[in-house]
Amino acid sequence: MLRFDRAEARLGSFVLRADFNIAPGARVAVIGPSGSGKSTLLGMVSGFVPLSSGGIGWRDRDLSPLPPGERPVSILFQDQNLFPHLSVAQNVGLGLRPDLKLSAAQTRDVQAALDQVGLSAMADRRPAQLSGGQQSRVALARVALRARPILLLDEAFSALGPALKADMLALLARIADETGATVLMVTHDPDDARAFAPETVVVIDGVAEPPVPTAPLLDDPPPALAAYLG
Ligand SMILES: Nc1ncnc2c1ncn2[C@@H]1O[C@H](COP(=O)(O)OP(=O)(O)OP(=O)(O)O)[C@@H](O)[C@H]1O
Repeated sequence: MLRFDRAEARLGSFVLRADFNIAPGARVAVIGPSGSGKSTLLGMVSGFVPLSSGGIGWRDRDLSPLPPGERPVSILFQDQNLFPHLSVAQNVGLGLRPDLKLSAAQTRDVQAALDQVGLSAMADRRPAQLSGGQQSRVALARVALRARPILLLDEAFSALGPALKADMLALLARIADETGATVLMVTHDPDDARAFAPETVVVIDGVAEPPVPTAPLLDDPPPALAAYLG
């Protein structure tokens, strides 16, 4: 269980509150107007946004005192966090060891992860020699290899065209299935939420609401969400 226990974060004059649980292995979309606090919610979980009060827990652990690097979390941003001077294989290998001193078995695991996303033939390329979709696959391979229990995506695929985005969401679903990850995905596209996430957290007016089933929410949104969805 991922627990937001009266969690509150303050950024200048902005305050975000969250008080709900997310089941292990759940796939949850996070939607809401620009500036409503979606990234802040993910930041509470990753540890990049400190809590001003309340707590965040995962299983029987209190995450609040842990620095970001010690939390059971992987994050994917829109820029895919790839290092331009490293090869595709090295970028994936970073998921296992930041110093890239990989054992033979770990090197095989990197190859297997690249295979899983259909990029084994491009292992020696630099990220700049890949298309946007291929770069997303590299980032997903790294996430698959890290196999952290909580996966956070902050508009990770929003720059991709619809067909490519659908491919990435399917690949993400497969990886989440295989690793059993609990996924929180910030998106501005309600179709992403429908395609990937059975539940959705709405963030509006400084409050992250408890997750509700996605399809009924989007079929009949409350007025504030309807105004945003247009
Ligand atoms: N470091 C900061 N200091 C002060 N205010 C901040 C800081 N970072 C973000 N904010 C404010 O906090 C609010 C929430 O920001 P956040 O990035 O979480 O929104 P968001 O819903 O992810 O927006 P978007 O959809 O535009 O990415 C915004 O009003 C923003 O201006």
